[in-house]
Amino acid sequence: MAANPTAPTALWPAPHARGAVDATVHVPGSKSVTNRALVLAALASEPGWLRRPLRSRDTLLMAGALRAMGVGIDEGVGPDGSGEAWRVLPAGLRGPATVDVGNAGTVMRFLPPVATLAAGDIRFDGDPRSYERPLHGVIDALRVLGARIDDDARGALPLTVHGGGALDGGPVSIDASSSSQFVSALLLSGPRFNQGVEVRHTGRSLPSLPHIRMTVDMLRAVGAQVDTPESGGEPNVWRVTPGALLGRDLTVEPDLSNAQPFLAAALVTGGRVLIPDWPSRTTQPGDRLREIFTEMGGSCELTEYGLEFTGSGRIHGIDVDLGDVGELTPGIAAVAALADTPSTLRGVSHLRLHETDRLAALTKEINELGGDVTETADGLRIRPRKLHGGVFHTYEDHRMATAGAIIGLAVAGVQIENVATTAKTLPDFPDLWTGMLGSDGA
Ligand SMILES: O=C(O)C1=C[C@@H](OP(=O)(O)O)[C@@H](O)[C@H](O)C1
Ligand SMILES: C=C(OP(=O)(O)O)C(=O)O
Repeated sequence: MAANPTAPTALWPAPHARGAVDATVHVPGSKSVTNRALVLAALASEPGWLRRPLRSRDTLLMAGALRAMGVGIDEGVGPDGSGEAWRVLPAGLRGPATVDVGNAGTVMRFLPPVATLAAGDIRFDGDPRSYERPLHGVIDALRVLGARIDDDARGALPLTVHGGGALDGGPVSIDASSSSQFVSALLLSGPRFNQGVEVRHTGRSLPSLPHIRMTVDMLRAVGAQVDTPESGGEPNVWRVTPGALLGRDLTVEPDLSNAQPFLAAALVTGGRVLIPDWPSRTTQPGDRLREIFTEMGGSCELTEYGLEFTGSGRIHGIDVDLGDVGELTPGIAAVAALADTPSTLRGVSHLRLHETDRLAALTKEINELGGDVTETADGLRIRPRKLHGGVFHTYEDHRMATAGAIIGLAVAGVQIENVATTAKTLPDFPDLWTGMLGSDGA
């Protein structure tokens, strides 16, 4: 019987590039934008459209959860007749319902605040790893704001939100040093709380600030009033005024963090990759790749067609704080392992609580291919060494799988375990990857 390539134990022979890549890659929509847009459209007072939404495990879980709470999300074409779209029809949120969060940080953190607005019980459960990911910031804050939640006193999943149809809201202090998504979660539902919400971050550091800016921008785009540290407010305090949200017609940008492996392919093979529709202005952290991968040896040009990224044939190490853009770490570590000088990646201790412990996983897997990576208190030190083939384990982490594929371009005989895990945010990854390489392997 033929091996099933989607079985978690299946090994995918990562294509080895035989030359410089030269490709145009259409990257699907942003996970972070799609899941915020779904939540905001569900909370709006009128229907809205979401064009070119990402359809991946994380976003289908979000759509499924909102549907379970009574929201209409229909397949359709956009108002101008072009492109794929979701029509979102807000409705009175209700339970009882069960939400499967999978291992999606956005679903497990953004939806408990939404559930407090539902009339009825909403039960949250997910993959085993979701039980270990931090959620206490959201649970504790919601209780302070008036919610009733049963979580077996663990401060984690599984849990039940006893939705009362409304929430008082008001001021709350949280420590969001383990995830920026705590702040985003409270802000997204904030306009629908009776008193709005004022979130004060009291922890020592706050990761992924661009993702909080994305939340604020998207809230403002649907008519919410948000005061932020950047708009003259207090440091580490965000305030959302209560009010109705507009239904909008939004086109989702390509996922720039998922563009990373393709840009890395240009860097690693000394080739050229064009990513169409790269936005000229965005809050996505992946936009930082223009600067980071340029420092690592490439060059890029942002034109009306998109981002054209060209490798020089040389890859340099980098010393960089990735605290703002933590989700880029696996891909940068993979490129750094192939560089001509050492790298230090800093500011990402919170990655230990992502899809897997990414610092431990990257260290182990790159070292098992002959690499020299050490974990530091807040990141990785990577000294390039000649690598050899072998199995690259992925720990159900989509970004581990794409990191392994990057290494496989330069190192013959790399096999990725469970490449299907990329479906969390990038369902067609193996086809996009082989399509980029073309029939002659580059
Ligand atoms: O809000 C978001 O969409 C995200 C925020 C970040 O989470 P953390 O702040 O937990 O790292 C990021 O890593 C994640 O991939 C997506
Ligand atoms: C950390 C990530 O995802 P999540 O939204 O599940 O936190 C990620 O996509 O890199």
